[in-house]
Amino acid sequence: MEINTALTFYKYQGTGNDFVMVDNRTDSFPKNDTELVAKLCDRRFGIGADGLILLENDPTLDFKMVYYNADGNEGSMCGNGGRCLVAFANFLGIFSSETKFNAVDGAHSATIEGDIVELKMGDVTEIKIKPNYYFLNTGSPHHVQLVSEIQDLDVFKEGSKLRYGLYGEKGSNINFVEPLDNGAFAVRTYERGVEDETLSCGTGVTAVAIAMHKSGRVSSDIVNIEAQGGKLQVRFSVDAKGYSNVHLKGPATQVFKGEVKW
Ligand SMILES: N[C@@H](CCC[C@H](N)C(=O)O)C(=O)O
Repeated sequence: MEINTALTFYKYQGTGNDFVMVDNRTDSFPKNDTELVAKLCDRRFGIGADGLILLENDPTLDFKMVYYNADGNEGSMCGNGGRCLVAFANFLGIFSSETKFNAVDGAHSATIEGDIVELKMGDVTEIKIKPNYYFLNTGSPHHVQLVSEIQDLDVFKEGSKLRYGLYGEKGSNINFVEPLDNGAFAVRTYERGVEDETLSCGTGVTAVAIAMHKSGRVSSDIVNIEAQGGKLQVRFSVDAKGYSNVHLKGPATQVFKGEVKW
């Protein structure tokens, strides 16, 4: 490993899901260095984050998102990370209010107003309904399970049991959900690739909103979610083919800028 290579980075968070952001339009970041990405995300030996995101040039759209989980491996789509990257691209002056970018699961459009970012997610046409859970892919795979007394749940213990036990090495993200008196849903997520509970998961709350609508627990096409790190809103259109025009909305903010050497 090289010594004294300096990297300028920005730290962003979206409802407590936090990311190291790197402007890699110069293509200088060592993209295959899994160990380095994991170290930068480490909360004791590095900057500390749930993931690292590279903002890159795209041949047709405004920019491209390359997302790594905290374990250093490239992940599937990250909803909160996508929202934070939109805020970062806006900060860099790449667009002013509306944008379209490429990610691992295809093109996403988004808007920003103040610190509120609304991101269009992919359509969902397939939902597995099992006796005590739902499984669907919102850009990343998600298990959705209803629980009671959600704040007392050991999310790490129960989430890791399901992540490995039910889904094997490839795994899935595991979401626990409880309907609240105000019509919203409380959600706690065990994230694959972080291998721990995170304060919020964007593709996870999107999966929860769709699963709760599919199950009839909510009839509105706008669903409010209360994650551990803040509130998010999911809206969609629904017809016989499934869920389309899926949007994830909530705050995404810059926390600090820094330089790290390795
Ligand atoms: N935090 C993310 C989810 C990221 C995807 C995931 N950890 C995986 O690769 O399975 C989000 O906000 O969607």
